[in-house]
Formats: sequence, structure tokens, C-alpha cells
Amino acid sequence: MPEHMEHTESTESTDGTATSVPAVRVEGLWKRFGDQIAVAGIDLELPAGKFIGLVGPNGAGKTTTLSMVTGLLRPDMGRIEVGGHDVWRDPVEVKSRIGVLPEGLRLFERLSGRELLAYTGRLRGLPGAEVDKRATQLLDVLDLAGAQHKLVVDYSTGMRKKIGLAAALLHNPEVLFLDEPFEGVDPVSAQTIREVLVRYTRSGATVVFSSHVMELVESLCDWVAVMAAGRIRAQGTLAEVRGEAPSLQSAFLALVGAGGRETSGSLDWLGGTR
Ligand SMILES: Nc1ncnc2c1ncn2[C@@H]1O[C@H](COP(=O)(O)OP(=O)(O)OP(=O)(O)O)[C@@H](O)[C@H]1O
Repeated sequence: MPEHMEHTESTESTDGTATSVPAVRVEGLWKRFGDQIAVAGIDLELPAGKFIGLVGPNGAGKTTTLSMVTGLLRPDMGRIEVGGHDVWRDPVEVKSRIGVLPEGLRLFERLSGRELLAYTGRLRGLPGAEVDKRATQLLDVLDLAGAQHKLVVDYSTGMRKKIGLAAALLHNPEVLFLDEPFEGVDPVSAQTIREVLVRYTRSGATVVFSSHVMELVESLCDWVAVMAAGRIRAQGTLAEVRGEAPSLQSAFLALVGAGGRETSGSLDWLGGTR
């Protein structure tokens, strides 16, 4: 693993007390695709140094939000800051501070895993020897050392996620954004990814990841934002969002209004005698 710098930044407020700059601040963010409003004017303030889960049902707007926050998709309206820097006015500054594992990750398929990391490191402006050192450690920790000379096109889904994660971590970003990092990943690889991410947040870095898997979010995250139909339904610490509910899953179902869909009258042809 790369050695981490202390990532959390703080500024002096007018009364002289130190206030930490949020990892991400979003104000009035909108995105529409034709008639479909994917993100309907959301506000978010994600604290630095936390493990943050963005949860919501299919089509809630999570990927669209993460794409706008990471500078991959231009918002129709709204303002986004990462570490106090405006994503759309100061994109180079922001991109040097973030790592991204996007959904449907596209990688350079004809490079080996090792070559992909070497290329990514040089694009990030790191010296060759440093890239080599970091790549060797990441490949080792993520259990990809044996496959480092294999072409990425021949990697499995889980291996692709892991090499994508390695590429996103190589420059030691302040904030790491992961869209469904555990989807299609076996339990052993998932555990490896978890360990790497937990270690990374302990250095003061921030992880923001989207997921549908509430148990995972509940066990990993200290801060949660719940999204449904393009809006933020709740945001806060895990305890605040869970409230009186017995689990994050039941709080989530109540928040997104998915508590009691009646299926007994329909699908009556499914199962039984044929
Ligand atoms: N490029 C696009 N063109 C048209 N509609 C889009 C596009 N991208 C997203 N949408 C629509 O915007 C809405 C939000 O989609 P988004 O992918 O952000 O949701 P999500 O929360 O990430 O869902 P999932 O959990 O299923 O990945 C959906 O209704 C989707 O159909």
C-alpha cells in the first residue's frame, strides 16, 4: 500500500475555531435526461475522513450523482465542491485529489494489469520508480500479483474491480468514489477490498461508495445518504439514519416507501401446478 499523507484538511473559521472542510459539498444539483429527472435538486454535505455509503433503489440517481460529483457528467444546475474546490471550475485540481472506480468500468483491455498501473501512474505524474513500488504493493495486497502479466481483457469481473481499485488508489487520493465496488465480487475478494478501504480511511481519507446491499453499508459505513427518485431522503451518521428502526434495511424500506408492495394478487401463474 502507498504510505498515506494525513488527508483531512481544516480551515480557521471567523471565530477562530478550526472547522474541517467537507470532503464533498453539493448544492441544488439537477440532471435531466429528456423527460426523466434523474437528480432533482439535491444538497449533500459529506464529512471528510469517513466511510460513506450512498444507497438507493434501482434508478434512484446514484450513478448520475457520482458521475457529476467526479466531473464525468455535466450537471444541468448546481454546485459541487470536493475538498473545497469547485469540480466544474477547477477540474484539474479536483481530479488530482480524487480516485474513481466508475460503474461499468472501461479499462485498457490490451494492457496487462501491471502495464495498466504503470500507465495510470505516469498519467498521474508519478515518477516511474514510485509507480513500480506502489503497483507492486497494490498488486500484492489485492492478490493480483499472480495475474499481473495477464491482459486485462482476460480478467474476471472481480479481478477487473480490483485492478480498477488499484488504479484509483495509485496516486493516494483524498477522496475515493466507488460505484458498486462489491458487485460481482466473490466473498474473498470482497473481504480484501474491505480491508484495503478500511485501512485507507484510517489515514483520514474519505471513501464514498454506492450500494444496494444494506448489510454491507451497515457494517462498513459510519455515514450514510439515502437517495430515491432523484432526491435525498436522509443523510447523517448511520445511527441518525437508522433512527428507531431495528436495521438499516428496515429504515431504508421506510424511507424509500417500499414497505408493502402487494404481490399476492398478481403472479398467480408463477409456481404451483403446471
Ligand atoms: N444517459 C442516460 N440517458 C437517459 N436516462 C438516463 C441516463 N442515465 C441515467 N438515466 C436515468 O436516470 C435515472 C437514474 O439513473 P441512475 O443510473 O443514476 O440510477 P442508480 O441509482 O445508479 O440506479 P442503479 O442502482 O440501478 O444503478 C434512471 O431513471 C435512468 O433510467
